[in-house]
Amino acid sequence: MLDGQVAIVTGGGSGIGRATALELAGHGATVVICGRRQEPLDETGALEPHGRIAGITCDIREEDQVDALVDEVLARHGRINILVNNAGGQFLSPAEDITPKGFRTVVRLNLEGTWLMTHAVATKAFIPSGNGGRVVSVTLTPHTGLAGMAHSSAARAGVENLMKVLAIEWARFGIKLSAVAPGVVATETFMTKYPAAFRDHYTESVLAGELVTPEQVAQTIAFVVSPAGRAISGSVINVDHGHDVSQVRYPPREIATERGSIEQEARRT
Ligand SMILES: CCCCC/C=C/C(=O)SCCNC(=O)CCNC(=O)[C@H](O)C(C)(C)COP(=O)(O)OP(=O)(O)OC[C@H]1O[C@@H](n2cnc3c(N)ncnc32)[C@H](O)[C@@H]1OP(=O)(O)O
Ligand SMILES: NC(=O)C1=CN([C@@H]2O[C@H](COP(=O)(O)OP(=O)(O)OC[C@H]3O[C@@H](n4cnc5c(N)ncnc54)[C@H](OP(=O)(O)O)[C@@H]3O)[C@@H](O)[C@H]2O)C=CC1
Repeated sequence: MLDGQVAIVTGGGSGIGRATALELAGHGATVVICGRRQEPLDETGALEPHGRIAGITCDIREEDQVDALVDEVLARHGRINILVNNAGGQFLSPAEDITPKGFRTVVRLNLEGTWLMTHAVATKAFIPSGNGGRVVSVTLTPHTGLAGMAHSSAARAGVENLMKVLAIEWARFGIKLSAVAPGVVATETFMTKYPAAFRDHYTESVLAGELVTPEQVAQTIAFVVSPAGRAISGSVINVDHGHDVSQVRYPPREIATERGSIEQEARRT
């Protein structure tokens, strides 16, 4: 499906980024992954049997490192067809405790880093090639606002709108941009680094009774960048078992009947 395509996946050393790199490589793409540390990148590369994944260290917040990464990929492969902006993250905190530096840190990583990568790949590769390209940025649901993550919710809303406006401006270059918004994903970071009470609450109470897997997010991204996804641009695609419409199981325990449903209203004559 992706034979001959060259992709960059940021944050490819772990979690969703690793699953995405493996998925794209499994469909024939040559994939360059980046992150701040070399070791996890090498671990991802070692999981791919055909040598299609290579890691280059890059901090997406640093303009010079982003430029150097894109230049290196072009020097090695001569083209870039796909960019997956996956690197990101935040710390859980009540909004009133987020310091200006903390807010800036999260916005800089998730929004500015995504902008730097997208702008560099578009101006150095997609536009000069005349062939356009595909960009998918990983954001998050619920879009109604995620309590405890004011900084990240704001940054991801910015990323989703950025994808939309660039989908308009860069349609003339054949560049398609979208966001894929996962719900709660059972990655190692989420399962081991987030506070146990937060993790357990979501694991037990999500609408579908199960968390999203990194592979499910990766398969959706692969579909969007595949020939079958050619008409997708300016979209936000949730991969969240319905987390965007409800963050709790239905029906709530307090009003559930013995059949696990809600009471039917008596007919009035
Ligand atoms: C219901 C839906 C759930 C959705 C759940 C989503 C889960 C995920 O997204 S999991 C996968 C993402 N991965 C991560 O979130 C990685 C873990 N997070 C981090 O590495 C950091 O939080 C980071 C994203 C902010 C990056 O850190 P870094 O750039 O290395 O920055 P510093 O650690 O130096 O911190 C700078 C600055 O930020 C403030 N700060 C950082 N951590 C905290 C904290 N735990 N509590 C409060 N404030 C924090 C703080 O201002 C730091 O400055 P200093 O105080 O001077 O250190
Ligand atoms: N897990 C979840 O429930 C959800 C996750 N998401 C989002 O999906 C994305 C991936 O999440 P997940 O796989 O769980 O998280 P991980 O923590 O496993 O992955 C984050 C990756 O990003 C890399 N990274 C972090 N900062 C930078 C940076 N400045 N420059 C380059 N790379 C960086 C990290 O590598 P290194 O440390 O080596 O730089 C790491 O490989 C994130 O944006 C996350 O917020 C969205 C919804 C839910």
